[in-house]
Amino acid sequence: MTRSFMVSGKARPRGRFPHAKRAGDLVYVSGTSSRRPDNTFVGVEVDELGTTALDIRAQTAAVLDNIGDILADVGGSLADLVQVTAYLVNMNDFGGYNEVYAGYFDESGPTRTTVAVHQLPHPHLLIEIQAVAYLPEPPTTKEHA
Ligand SMILES: N/C(=C\C=C\C(=O)O)C(=O)O
Repeated sequence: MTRSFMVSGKARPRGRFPHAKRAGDLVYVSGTSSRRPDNTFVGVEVDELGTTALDIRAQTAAVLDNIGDILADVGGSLADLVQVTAYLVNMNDFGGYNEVYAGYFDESGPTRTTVAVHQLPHPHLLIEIQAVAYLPEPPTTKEHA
């Protein structure tokens, strides 16, 4: 049996898909960005001239925090992650991303794959992460006759 999760208080998915989906003991988290519930982004500053400053460190932290919030709604946390795929638009951001990532996980954390992609769903996004958590379902209690 599967179960989909739409998490209140988080940015709404920009399409018809859930924040997360449980399939047995695994919980799959949809690709997540640094987007806030009001559709602004952490790690993005635009001045009055339109000059845009994008911060990979701030975006990475916000993405991981957003995934942590989604997992909390399903009854888990970042500590339950077993696999992470990170999508960067520029591998020059790898250092900053990797540095922040190391503040969240060490070698006992999830397996990880990092790739560069041509674009993400908004031009201000530098990073999006998709993840899988191992969260065993609590045993169902059976009533005895
Ligand atoms: N996961 C997708 C987009 C996520 C965007 C966001 O969190 O801001 C998708 O379109 O598949």
